[in-house]
Formats: sequence, structure tokens, C-alpha cells
Amino acid sequence: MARSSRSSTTRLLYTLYSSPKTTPSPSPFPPPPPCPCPCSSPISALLAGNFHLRRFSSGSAARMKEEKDAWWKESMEKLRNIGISAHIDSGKTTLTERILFYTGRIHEIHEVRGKDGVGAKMDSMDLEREKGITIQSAATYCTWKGYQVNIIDTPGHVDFTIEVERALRVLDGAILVLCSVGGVQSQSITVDRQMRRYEVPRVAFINKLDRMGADPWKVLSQARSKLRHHSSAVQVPIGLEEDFQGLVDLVKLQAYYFCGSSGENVTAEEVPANMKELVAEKRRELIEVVSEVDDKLAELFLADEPISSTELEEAIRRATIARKFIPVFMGSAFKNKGVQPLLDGVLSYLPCPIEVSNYALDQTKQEEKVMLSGTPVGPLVALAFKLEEGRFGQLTYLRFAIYEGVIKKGDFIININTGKKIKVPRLVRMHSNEMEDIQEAHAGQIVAVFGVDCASGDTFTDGSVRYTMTSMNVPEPVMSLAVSPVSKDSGGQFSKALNRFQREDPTFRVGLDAESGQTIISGMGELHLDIYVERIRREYKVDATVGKPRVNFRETVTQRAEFDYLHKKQTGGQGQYGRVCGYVEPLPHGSPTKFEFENMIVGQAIPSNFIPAIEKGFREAANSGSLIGHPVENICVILTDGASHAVDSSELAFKLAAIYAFRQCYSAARPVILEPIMLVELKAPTEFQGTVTGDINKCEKRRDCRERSGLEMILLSPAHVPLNNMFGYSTALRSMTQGKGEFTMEYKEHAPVSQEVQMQLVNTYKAAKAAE
Ligand SMILES: Nc1nc2c(ncn2[C@@H]2O[C@H](COP(=O)(O)OP(=O)(O)OP(=O)(O)O)[C@@H](O)[C@H]2O)c(=O)[nH]1
Repeated sequence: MARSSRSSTTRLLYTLYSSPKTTPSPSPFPPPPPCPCPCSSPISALLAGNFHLRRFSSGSAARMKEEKDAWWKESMEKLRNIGISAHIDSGKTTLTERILFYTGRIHEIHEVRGKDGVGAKMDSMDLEREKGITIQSAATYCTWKGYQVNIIDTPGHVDFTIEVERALRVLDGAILVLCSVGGVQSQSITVDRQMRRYEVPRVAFINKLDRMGADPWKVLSQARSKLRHHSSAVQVPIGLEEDFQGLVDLVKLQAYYFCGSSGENVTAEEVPANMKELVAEKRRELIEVVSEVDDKLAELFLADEPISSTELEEAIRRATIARKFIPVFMGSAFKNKGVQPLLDGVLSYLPCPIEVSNYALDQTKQEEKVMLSGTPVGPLVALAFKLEEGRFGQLTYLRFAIYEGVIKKGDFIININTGKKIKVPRLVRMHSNEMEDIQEAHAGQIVAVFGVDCASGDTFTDGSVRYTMTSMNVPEPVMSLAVSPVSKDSGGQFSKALNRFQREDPTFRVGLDAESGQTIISGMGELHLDIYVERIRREYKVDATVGKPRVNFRETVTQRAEFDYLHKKQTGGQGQYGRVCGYVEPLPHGSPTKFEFENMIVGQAIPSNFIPAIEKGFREAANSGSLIGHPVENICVILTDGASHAVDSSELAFKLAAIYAFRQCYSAARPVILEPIMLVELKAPTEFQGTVTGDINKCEKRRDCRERSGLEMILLSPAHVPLNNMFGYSTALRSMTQGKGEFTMEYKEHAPVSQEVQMQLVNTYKAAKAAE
């Protein structure tokens, strides 16, 4: 579709085919439309990149540009890129399933762990359907009231936290789902922190109002205290638990009921008479809270003037986009109540791509920060935020986001991180595991390209600029295990699987144990590693022997120690000569790097061409500390002097000198072992309170966990427990609580082990080495 090939007299412009306007539905929410063809509305046609050719009356170039700009602007304003994140089992996937149904994207609702065995659309992996958990984030899109909504459903388990990081990095807004019974839970705090880190405006959705014990007001107050949300409800539920019937909208002052077999018919009625007082009180609270962060509304409020729905809605929008306020919606995804108003809230309160500031670093100007326009006019800037290998080769999800520009099938794009020029052979939009080919994609979209070899976090441009996007936060793996294929013949498939998973998931690492030669996989927890072992078996048909999971200990030094090492071998053949002098010391607390090397030699004691080999030697030595063979972190090596030989010095000689120098000074630097500490949140029926708290107290590192007892449950949070003490805890908790207890844990930090534990670990390591 070459635009330039069109004659200027006819003035053809690729534009949208305007579909005839539909007559407005009497209901405030239209019933689910039939599956929309991507071109059935101007917006979806534009966004799907499937343009219809339309003749424009001839006009001046300026007029055409004006029209085109207006057209882009409208398309941007009618686009939302949102993520759905929450604690485990809060109902993210169930909610997404309803959204897809009401927007006509799917024709039937299937439940997570539903009796029909089909499973929800967004849990497309067999493992996800079987286990009833989300493992990978999945992207989809739908159309609601003429707006295009791109959605990413993310996992709740902390082991898959990278999926949440990746999604939030590229989204413009988010729905934070909270359970109306569980309230603000440990992962709610984590995802909220992630949303804050990526400056994502959000709305909250208090789900499961149909459940026994549902208390949205308690959850709202927890969100205010635990998450420090400046928030207020924009709805009031009509009834709760079994009696949950509908919602009153505090902005429009209307009551909504959800009828039909799947809640698809929304009827608007007057606010029930017995709720008028409560509604007036909650509306006033909403206005007060928003007024605190929005001057325009504050003026009206202080003047005691009546506030219209539009004024209130606009103020909520301004405050939400400015991340000063979080509107709270309510409902029950499972009972099909409250989803359509939430979708309306996404349109009303969450930003479109051009309302969010995105920055890139200009590599030609020492990483100067540049703001991206977010429009399709301008150089292409796209971020590869997720890689996935599909049936047709590597799929690379690229966020052609807000980050400017247009990309077309067949275009050449440049990977700024590697300098490689790549042709885009195929461009698709994702609907969970299905895909739809498109010709081009524009700023603000999330699309996938095939066959583009890159790493997640790489930035692509059209070559006219050298920008990179700031990278994602990638947490360190905390647990490892040895794996090997049962049959030697499957070695090839085994390596293929590991390579693929490692490329797709930056928190999954593969290494070799230098001593045993075993393959070691590392990840964020037992579940994370178990899932990969299972995927190797299912997707690559390789049975693997799995060792005992072990903790990713680290070593570090606690004081400065000098080294002065001469590596000399000058008897027969090519000689080796290299001397290095200097010291190692701990890096200051909070340093962004884990290893630093500094050459402070004045003069030419060592020729400068040997310095990189010396640094390499120290880095290699720090990969395996001599206490227990784990990597040494937070260490700085300073090279102050040395000596070389005109003939016998070589890179190898200096590298070996550095390795031996490191070993020489290591014990004088008083090394210690660091272990991962986990934040553990635990819930169990009160009858087991004594046993459960007694047990966790035994293995706790630091006692600052709070204990809250309700009538039925106790909640311990957060306990700081070494990961080493958590192996097999799910089985232990199950037996202590007759299967009624549950816990979640999340990595907090690496901290020094006690002297006693250090001695034990060192002795075990020595014994294992001696036995080899
Ligand atoms: N009673 C009730 N149950 C719900 C509701 N929403 C979801 N559930 C149930 O809660 C369980 C978890 O729902 P999911 O949608 O898988 O939750 P999730 O947050 O996507 O789960 P993960 O991604 O694995 O963390 C399922 O059994 C759902 O049927 C609701 O509104 N009410």
C-alpha cells in the first residue's frame, strides 16, 4: 500500500471507511455486539491497520494535513492500553473474560477451573487451565463504545512478577483488582508498588462482592492506609454477599442492575429510596477527596455550588491521570455484575496514549532524556517488551507505543541496542493465543512481530534517531536447581527449551555448576522452576531429573584487604609473568552495581593493553567465592600497582595473576554469606493460631510481623523468613491446618546469615568438595 503511488489529482488518501451510525440504545450500556470486524468502526479500522481506501475531494496539502492530524488525534483519544493486576486469585482472568464477552470479543463465558473444562480465554496454556492460575501475561484487545481497549491480563503469583513488570512498563493505565473479602494482600502491595514505579494511573476494582464476608468499605480503608491511596468510591453497592444486586453510580446518581443470563442487559433506574442518604454521604465524600487534589473542583466545592455529573467526572479524570487520585469501582466478575460500568470508567478516567509522558534516552547526546510525542507523526520508537516463541518462530511483542511513529509490514527497523537492521516480515495483533495479521501499526498500539531476533528490553527505531527506552526492573533469581535430561538423546531438545525460556524470561537463568558440570536453572521460586520443568516435559517431550531446590546464596566482603600477587612461570617454553597489587573493599551500601573495578595505576607499571584481562580475571574469580562457591557481590577491586615482563607478560598471565590475587586476599576481607529473605504472609483459621505462629516464629529472621485475628481467620504479615527455611512449607502448613492455611511469599533482600549458619554451610561445602 504505497501512498506515494497515488495520483495527486485524484488525491486519494488511505483513510477510514465511516460505518453508518448506529441508533443509540435505550439502555445505558449496549448489549454485547456481534464479534466486531476489525474494520467495523473508524477507530478499530485505523488501529487494526486495515484501511479502506476512500476518495477525498481534492484539497490543498495543508487542508489534507489538517484532516489527517485531526484523524490521528481522534484515534489516539479513543485508545486505551490497560493492564489488569492483582494478588493471586483476585479474579483478574474472570474479569477479563467478562470484558471480552461484553465487548463481543468472545461469544461464551468460560470459567477459570470451570466444570466445562474449557477455561478462560486468557489462560491459553494447558498448564494455566489445569492449575487455574495465570502463568504468562496475555494481550488482547476489544472495542467498547467506539474506543479501542488493549488489555494485558497479568499473573498474580509473585514467582511470575516479571510478567507484571513488563506489562506495566508499557501500559498507560491499570485496573488494580482487590478482593472484597481478602482486602489488600501482599501481592496487592507489590503490584501497587510496581504501578507506582512505572507511574501508571489506575482505578481500583473491589471484586467478589457476592462472597460471604464481602466488605468493600473495609477494603477501601485498607487501600488508603496500606497502599497510601488517595481514593474514594465512585459507586455504592446495592446489597452485599448473596443479596448483591447492583450498583449506584455516585457521579451520575443512577442505579444499575445487571440482567440476562450473563449480566449483559444493564438497566438504569432511580437510586433506591432507602439508599438516598448513604449515596448523598458517599458522593460528598467523593467530592471532598477529589477536591483536595483538583483546584477546579475545590473552587466549586468551597463555593458550595451544585456540582454536575460532568464537572465531577472531568475532575476525577484530571486527578486520576495526574496520579493524585484512584477511583474505586465495585462488583462481582463471577456473578456478572459491575463490569460494564468499570469499562466505562476505563474510558472516562484512564488516559489515552498522548496523555502520558514517555521518555527515551538519546544515545547521541550522552543519554539525554527526550520526551516522546506519542503520536504517529515522528520517528518510530518501539520497545520489545516481551519475547515469545510460537508455532511460527520467535514472536516478539513490540510496544509501538506512545513512543511515536508508524511501522509497516516489510519496513526495515534498527535495533538500537545491537545495531542490527531488521526487516519486519509479519505484523500481527494478539487476542490471547490467536493472532490477526495487520499491515501497519501506529504509536499507542501493542502489536507483535515475527522473526525479529532481539532481547526483551531492546529499543527499535526507523534509524533516524538513536533512542533507547529506559529498561525494566528485573529482580534477581532467588532459587536454583540442578536439571538434566533422563535420556542422553534428548540433550538437543533440552538445550533448545532452556535457551528459549531464558530468552523469554529474564528472571529465569541457566548456568553450569563449574565443579559438578550440572546444568543449574535459577528463578523466582519453587513454582516458577516447577512450571519450567513441566513445560520442558510437555512442550519438548523431555523428561528431566531434577535435583533438590537450593537457595541462591551470595558472598560478600566486609572489610578492605590488600593483594600483591606475582604469577611467574619462566621455565621452558613460552613464559608467563604478571604482577598485580591493590586492594578489595566492600561497595557502599545501596550501590547500583554489584562489582566494580578501578585502575588507579599511575605510570606504566602494567601496559594498558593488559588491564582488561586483569579486570576479566577478577570478575571471573568473583563468580565463585571460596566460602561456599557462590558469587561474590558488592565488591570493589582497586588496582594500584604491578609489574610486567617485556617478553613473558601476556593477557593470560595477567588474568591468572588476578584470579590468584583475589583468592589470596579473600579471607582477609572477612567474607560473609548472604541469603535471600522472604516476606511471608500467612492466613489460617484461628483454631490453628498457636501452632502456626509458633512454627513461623522458629524460622523467622526478624520479628516485626503483625498478627491480626478476625473471628475466623488469623493473618500474619509480613514475617521475614530466610528462603532456606521455607522449603516444604506448603506441605507443613497444610498438615498443621488440615489444608485450610495458605501463604504467599515474596523476595525482600539478601541479608547475612548468622555465624552458626555460616559455619554449617561452609562445612557442608568443604565436605562435598572433599568427597568429589
Ligand atoms: N465468588 C466469586 N468468585 C470469583 C469472582 N471472581 C473470580 N472468582 C473466582 O476466584 C478464582 C480465581 O479467579 P481468577 O480469575 O483465576 O483469578 P486471577 O486473579 O486471574 O488468578 P491468578 O492469575 O492465578 O492470580 C476462580 O475460582 C474464580 O471463579 C467473584 O466475583 N466472585
